[in-house]
Amino acid sequence: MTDRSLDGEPVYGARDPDALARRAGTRADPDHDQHFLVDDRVLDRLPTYLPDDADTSHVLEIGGGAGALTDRLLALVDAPGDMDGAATDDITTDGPSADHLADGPSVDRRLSVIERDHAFAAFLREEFADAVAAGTLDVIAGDALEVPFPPFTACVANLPYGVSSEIAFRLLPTKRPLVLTFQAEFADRMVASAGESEYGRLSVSAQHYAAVEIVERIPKEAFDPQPAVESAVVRCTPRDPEYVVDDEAFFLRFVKALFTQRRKTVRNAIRNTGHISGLDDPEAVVAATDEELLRQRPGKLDPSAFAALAALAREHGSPTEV
Ligand SMILES: C[S@@+](CC[C@H](N)C(=O)[O-])C[C@H]1O[C@@H](n2cnc3c(N)ncnc32)[C@H](O)[C@@H]1O
Repeated sequence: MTDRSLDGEPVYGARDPDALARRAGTRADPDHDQHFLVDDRVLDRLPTYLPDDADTSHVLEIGGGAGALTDRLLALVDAPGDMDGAATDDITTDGPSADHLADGPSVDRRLSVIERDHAFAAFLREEFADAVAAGTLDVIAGDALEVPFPPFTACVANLPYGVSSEIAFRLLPTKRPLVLTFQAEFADRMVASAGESEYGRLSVSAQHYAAVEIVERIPKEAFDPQPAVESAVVRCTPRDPEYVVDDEAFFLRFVKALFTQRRKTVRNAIRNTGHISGLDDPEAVVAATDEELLRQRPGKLDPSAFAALAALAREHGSPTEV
C-alpha cells in the first residue's frame, strides 16, 4: 500500500499513523510494550533531532510497530540532500563495547528496523515492499536485546519502555548519535547533573558515552494506547568524556557500587560495596583517598571525580572481576 508520487515513485514521510495501525490489522498490545505514536507532529520532529552533522547513511530503528516512524525514517534515508558525506566506509566496529555490531556489507542508503513482534515485522515488509525490494529497508524480526545490530550510523527509535534501559546501554557504547524516547522519569535521570535528586548511576553511565539532553517532552495523548506516564525524547551525541578511564568495566562497576549507598558517605560506600565493585581491599582505597572526598555523598560527585576515585581504587584496592 505504498503512497506514490505522480511519476510512480514511492513517497515516504506522510503516512497517517491511524491508517497504518488499521492496515496492520493487529491491535497494539501495551502488555508487549506496544504504545504507538499517533501524533504526526511528534513523528515528523523525531528525525530532525539528530545532530546536524549526523551520518544518516544507515539508520537503525528499534521497535517499528505499525511503521509510522519507519515511514519518516525512510523519508530521511531517501532524501537526496543527505547524500553528501554519507560514506559508510568509515564505520568502525572496533572497541570493546561495540562487539555486538554485526559485520555487514557497505550500503548506500539504508534503514534497518528491529521488531520483535513477528506480525508487525511481516506488516512492515508488506507496507514498505518497494523499499525492501530496493534494498533501502531491512526488517529484522527479533529481540533487540539479542540480535546483533547492523553496522548503523545513527539510531532513532520510540523504544519499548520495558527494556529501554537495556537497549540504551547496548546502543550507547556503539558511539553513534541516538534519538530515543523514554519514560520521562528515566530521561530525567539520564540527563541529571551531580547534586540533583535524579543524579545517579544512570546519569554517570549514560554521560560517560555521550552528551545527553532532553529535546522534547511528549504527553501520553500522543500515543495509542496511552502509556501510564509522560515520555521524553533524549538526544545522545557521542563524545569522549572529560576524564580518562583505563578500565571502563571497572569504572562502571565502581559507579554502580557507590550509588547503591548514595545516602552514605563515600568512605562507607567504598567500604560496604567491595562485593559489587570487586575491590578486595576497600580499606586500602579509603586510606589512599583525600579526607574531604571521603566525607562527601556519592550523589555530589561529578563524573570526573568518580573517574579519579575509580583510578585510585584500581591502584590500591586490588580489584578482581566479579
Ligand atoms: C513504543 S512501540 C513503538 C512503535 C512505533 N515505532 C511507533 O513509534 O509508533 C515499541 C515497539 O517495540 C516492539 N518491541 C517490544 N520489545 C521489543 C524488543 N525486545 N525488541 C524489538 N522490538 C521490541 C514492540 O512490538 C513495538 O512495536
